[in-house]
Amino acid sequence: MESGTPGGSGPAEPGPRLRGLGGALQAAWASLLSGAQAQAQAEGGCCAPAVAAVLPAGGSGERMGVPTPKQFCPILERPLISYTLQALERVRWIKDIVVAVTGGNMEAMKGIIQRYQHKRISLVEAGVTRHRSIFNGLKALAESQPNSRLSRPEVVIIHDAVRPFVEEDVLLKVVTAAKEHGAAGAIRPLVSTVISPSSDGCLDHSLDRTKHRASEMPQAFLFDVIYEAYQQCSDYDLEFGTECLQLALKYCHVKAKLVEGSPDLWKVTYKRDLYAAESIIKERISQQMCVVMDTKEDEEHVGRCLEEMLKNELNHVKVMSGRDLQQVILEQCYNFVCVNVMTSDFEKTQKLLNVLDESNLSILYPVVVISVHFLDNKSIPFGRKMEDLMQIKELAREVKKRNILLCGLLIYYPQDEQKLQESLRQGATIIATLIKERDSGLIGQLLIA
Ligand SMILES: Nc1ccn([C@@H]2O[C@H](COP(=O)(O)OP(=O)(O)OP(=O)(O)O)[C@@H](O)[C@H]2O)c(=O)n1
Ligand SMILES: O=C(CO)[C@H](O)[C@H](O)COP(=O)(O)O
Repeated sequence: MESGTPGGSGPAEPGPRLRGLGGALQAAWASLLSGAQAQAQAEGGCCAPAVAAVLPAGGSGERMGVPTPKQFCPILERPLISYTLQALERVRWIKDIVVAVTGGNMEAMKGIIQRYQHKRISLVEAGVTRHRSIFNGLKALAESQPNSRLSRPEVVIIHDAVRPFVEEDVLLKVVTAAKEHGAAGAIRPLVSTVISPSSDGCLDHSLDRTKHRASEMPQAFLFDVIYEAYQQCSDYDLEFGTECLQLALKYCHVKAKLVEGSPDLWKVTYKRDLYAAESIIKERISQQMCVVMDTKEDEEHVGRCLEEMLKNELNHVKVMSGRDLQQVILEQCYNFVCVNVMTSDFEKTQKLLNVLDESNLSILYPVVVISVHFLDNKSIPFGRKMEDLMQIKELAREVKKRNILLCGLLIYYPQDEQKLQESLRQGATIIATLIKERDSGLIGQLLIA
């Protein structure tokens, strides 16, 4: 499927994502196209209905209990909202992304857009409640100004800026359903039972959990439906309402289609949610690693053994040859192991760092590079080897500025094959831990296996 249509989104992203839509979803998208549009697409012309997204990001995050509003809290040194923007902008059929932020955070938001190279973003002033922020975003789409790049879409997605793990498949499902039903939203099964207390603080009644669902985001609407609902709705709704689907029902009599969402759609609300989000991101970017090594015979044996051990350590991890580094980088691999069997200098590691530098790979995620060296006590005396390897500290300090986390690993290389296997196993465990943990405290350290 071509880029610019659903399923044709940008380069591979870490984590579970849509790599080409399944038949059912493709069919769903085909049905989304009106007859005239489908014909135009068949003739190679315009394809899908215009879809835009509105992201409310004007809250103060009281429940998080930290001074920084949660959408700007860093995860792996990047603000949370940048992950959400990345998730939406990689879906190329979303034409415009309107973000509502407070006046006080406008400049900070512009800085984030610039630093992380976000595209197709327009900013509007947030309101004092979530509904008012969303309304401001919708107004910007409805009343396009002469110098604005925005235009009124056919379908609009509403998604909280603090739900970073939204995937293309659920976006497509809600957009498709909104086109058919006027409104649609993601739901999840309830985790806890909902009860109703009486005024004396005692249980009045409890709801049957099987009959209720938690309403999550994303939601999607025919633009005219949700805009009309916001224009009609009362001040009370704008002040205290929490559910956009309810506005469509109450003011436009549109019954939203409910779509089952994934557990990752939850809203970052409390501090613990930031830790959970960080763990998910770390897990996603630790899925594959590239082992860079020469093919010289003497290096190959030990390198291949290490590679095998790594495959054991990191289940489901793709170990790739470093021969085609550019390709590996294109595939967005964020973990590199540079194997130096015969040397104690950083020439090969430095070459790798140069390639990474040119690629801009580390703009969005910290890239882990582990420079592996071997100690056989024969070719170079231990003291001199250590002296050479201590240069890693300086090198690591330099590349940290570019979000590359460099560590050194010295693996004992005895003549005895069994002992060699043991130290390689230990080396593989250390490498796996460094990749999974991405602990910046270990940057520039020389670990020994
Ligand atoms: N006046 C507001 C309030 C909230 N939001 C946004 O709506 C989304 C979901 O709201 P919520 O989780 O309640 O965020 P906060 O209001 O920031 O959190 P809290 O209720 O804990 O203060 C967030 O992206 C938040 O930034 C907004 O755009 N404008
Ligand atoms: O899940 C949602 C359903 O629309 C909203 O994100 C949620 O209701 C927002 O409410 P609040 O701002 O009170 O957390």
